[in-house]
Amino acid sequence: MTTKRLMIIGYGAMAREVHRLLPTGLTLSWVVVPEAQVAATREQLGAGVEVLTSVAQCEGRPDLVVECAGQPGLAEHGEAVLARGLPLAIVATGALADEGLYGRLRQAAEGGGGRMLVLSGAVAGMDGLAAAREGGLDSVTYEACKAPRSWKGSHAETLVDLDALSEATVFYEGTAGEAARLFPANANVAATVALAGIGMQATTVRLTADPAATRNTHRIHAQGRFGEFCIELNGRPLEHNPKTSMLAALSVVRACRQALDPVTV
Ligand SMILES: NC(=O)C1=CN([C@@H]2O[C@H](COP(=O)(O)OP(=O)(O)OC[C@H]3O[C@@H](n4cnc5c(N)ncnc54)[C@H](OP(=O)(O)O)[C@@H]3O)[C@@H](O)[C@H]2O)C=CC1
Ligand SMILES: O=C([O-])CC(=O)C(=O)O
Repeated sequence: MTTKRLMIIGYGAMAREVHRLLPTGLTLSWVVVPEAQVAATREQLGAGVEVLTSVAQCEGRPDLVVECAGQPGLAEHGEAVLARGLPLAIVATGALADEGLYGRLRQAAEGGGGRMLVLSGAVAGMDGLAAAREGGLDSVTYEACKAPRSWKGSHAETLVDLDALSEATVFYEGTAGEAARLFPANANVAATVALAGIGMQATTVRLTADPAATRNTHRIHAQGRFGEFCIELNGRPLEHNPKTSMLAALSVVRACRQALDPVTV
């Protein structure tokens, strides 16, 4: 079997987990990181992986590019990947709440022949939701609940005293578009649900911090001509970043496997 070559944009908690679990047949050949991380990442990855700060520096042709760099990383590098005609799997889906960026990425893909794959990330059921949309959806609600430590360093800190909570507290209600923008490391799923369903403005989002929570809980409730569905997913957080669910990293690994396998499930 010929080995295919992967580029990862960003090399944080999720990317490391993806690297650890890469399927046989796909080799990590390039990573794109901020300038300040180049030396440490080179030391960590050794000579087999080229550490770059831009997609333009890559002289080869990756078979797949995955973005694990957060919303600023997708905004910085997405167009270059798509304009080069490469497949780009993304998890920082909340960046697509910015209509201007969304339009530029679409244009780059159309012009260059690339393809952007919006991964299901930390949730499940996006296939069913997107299928349900074809028949017409009346309402979609997304609720996320995480431990206070998972909301640390986010906009939540300006809305609620995370250290003082003694019970589950809803600290934010709004639209998916606003949630994705206000919580760029925590509410990408809101945008994913919106993209699969009824859009950034019509999707209602509720965010909760619960001192008793040990998992990242995601609940999606959708109603439409197809009927109704309710999904609850209790994801284990990544050891090195409690904001991020392990399933999000696993959805990237799945995309890597799909790039190798002639049968897509
Ligand atoms: N769709 C989904 O279900 C989910 C999506 N996510 C998204 O995935 C992202 C990554 O998660 P995780 O790995 O846990 O987060 P981390 O913060 O651990 O890693 C992100 C890494 O990307 C780096 N980075 C930032 N900007 C750029 C850039 N312009 N180019 C290259 N690298 C960059 C960061 O550097 P620095 O630290 O210097 O900023 C950091 O090293 C989250 O920020 C979130 O947006 C996360 C969970 C679920
Ligand atoms: O990983 C999660 O549980 C969800 C998350 O951070 C996001 O939606 O950005």
